[in-house]
Amino acid sequence: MSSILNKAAPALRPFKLALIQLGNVGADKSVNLKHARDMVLKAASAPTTGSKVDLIILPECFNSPYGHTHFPVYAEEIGYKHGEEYDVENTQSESVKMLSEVAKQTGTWLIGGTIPERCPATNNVYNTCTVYSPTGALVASHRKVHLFDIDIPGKIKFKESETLTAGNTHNYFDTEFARIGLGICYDIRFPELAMTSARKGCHLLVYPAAFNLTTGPLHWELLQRARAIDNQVYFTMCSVARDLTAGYHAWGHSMVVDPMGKVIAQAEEDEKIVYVDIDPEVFDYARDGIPVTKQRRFDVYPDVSQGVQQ
Ligand SMILES: NC(=O)CC(=O)C(=O)O
Repeated sequence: MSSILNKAAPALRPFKLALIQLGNVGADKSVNLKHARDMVLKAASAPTTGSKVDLIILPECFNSPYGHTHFPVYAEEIGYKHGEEYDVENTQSESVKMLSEVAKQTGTWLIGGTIPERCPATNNVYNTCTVYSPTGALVASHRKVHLFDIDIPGKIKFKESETLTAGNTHNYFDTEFARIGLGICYDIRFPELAMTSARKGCHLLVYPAAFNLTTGPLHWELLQRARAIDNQVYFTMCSVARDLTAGYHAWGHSMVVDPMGKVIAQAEEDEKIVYVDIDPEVFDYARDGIPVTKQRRFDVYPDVSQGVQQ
């Protein structure tokens, strides 16, 4: 596979995406993988409206429980380097193998949520999103850049950096219908990452995610609508379903927001597949009507997307 970096973005075309708000993510990785695979097959075979699904999205941490003690235990070696040929048939990673096979079987693009990834050279563990083409090729990955380290007294304390290392690259990939930028959950709180994706021509930003019952009600929708409006792009976060028996209580509410900031689809808290048709006319309508993309003042403030590491 040749590198997509510095290529012109493809034109945005109409396409259908499916978000899988996956439920029953428990301690048994093989059960989690089987369930995720079954749901990808279901998402591909049962769209609620007419056309075929083009892109399927899984949530953050779909093969393991979410928590810093779990990441090293569930971590797998992937070894993919952005833009380089990757031998998916001989991968060590059972999750990558499953995701590649099911993308090929369904003939859809697949954003494989996130899995804990171990780098064999350093032993570092990352929270990593991998992306597959309809032929099953692993074409892109993103390591969570901003680790979720928060402490809201009496509410929630979480420290990914206890066991995870932060990624240090910005990532996007091209399909035949759109350029798609990647981020993971807490990355949404740092507008520069989304802004960089938009400046590099992305039409849709996809962040597998898992907010919680403290931050979710206040910030989940607001942040997605903000990033969508800031950048006049489609924005989506795909979460696991809520499980009050788990150590981490996810907010759920997997959502898609259009470039005008309108929520066009949303799950509640239970397991669900959400189908959405992406309409290029809304993208153009936002950018033509409110032409901020042509009115920036880089003589007054810098363009943060310049010189970004990919
Ligand atoms: N889980 C996260 O990475 C982020 C989150 O829950 C929040 O920002 O809130």
